[in-house]
Amino acid sequence: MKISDIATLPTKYGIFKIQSFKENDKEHLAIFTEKLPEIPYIRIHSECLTGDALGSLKCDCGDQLAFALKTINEHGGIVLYLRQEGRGIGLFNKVNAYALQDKGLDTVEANHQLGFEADMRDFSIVEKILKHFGIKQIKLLTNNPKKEFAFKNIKVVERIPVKVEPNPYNENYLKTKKEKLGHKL
Ligand SMILES: Nc1nc2c(ncn2[C@@H]2O[C@H](COP(=O)(O)OP(=O)(O)OP(=O)(O)O)[C@@H](O)[C@H]2O)c(=O)[nH]1
Ligand SMILES: [Zn+2]
Repeated sequence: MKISDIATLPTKYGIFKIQSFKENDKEHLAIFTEKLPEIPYIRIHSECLTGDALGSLKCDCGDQLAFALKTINEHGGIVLYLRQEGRGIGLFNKVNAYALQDKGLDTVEANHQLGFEADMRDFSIVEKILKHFGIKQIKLLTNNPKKEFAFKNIKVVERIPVKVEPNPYNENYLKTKKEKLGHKL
């Protein structure tokens, strides 16, 4: 893993520090507060270009990212922005999955139709980055209970739900997340 220098990133949510972690040609990002509490708030956010940057209403990613940056600015912690677009299938395949969803498949069925598992993400980089920060215990911002138990050397002492308002375009997506992927919504 290659580690960049630390830079300052002023945002509309607050002034953060950023640092990049590069592994297997993937350039991940840690966005963190100057002061890190003993047990920091951590958001492990998987890239969603459509939701994070384009304001897509098909998912809840953009609002979740905003909620995380706001909360972490207040309480102290880190947003880990992981470059695993489309739950690990990549942007090109996610667009094909969206095209299948236009035809009535849900988010899980669309992945399967394309020959992928529902969730192809790899969170192993998280332990390496948190180790670099000397962090062993975290308060995790997530609705996904599986993430609480995904780490060997990190203790999740609290799960903080990431609350976002649903809209008519992501209603079915959120329903599928709850029913098929186990999210607490
Ligand atoms: N393949 C695919 N990926 C999607 C779709 N919608 C969103 N994503 C990706 O899903 C990832 C976000 O995962 P989520 O299921 O929202 O959340 P999570 O990380 O499991 O759980 P939270 O911590 O509660 O957000 C991002 O990488 C998005 O690009 C979709 O319809 N198909
Ligand atoms: Zn999204």
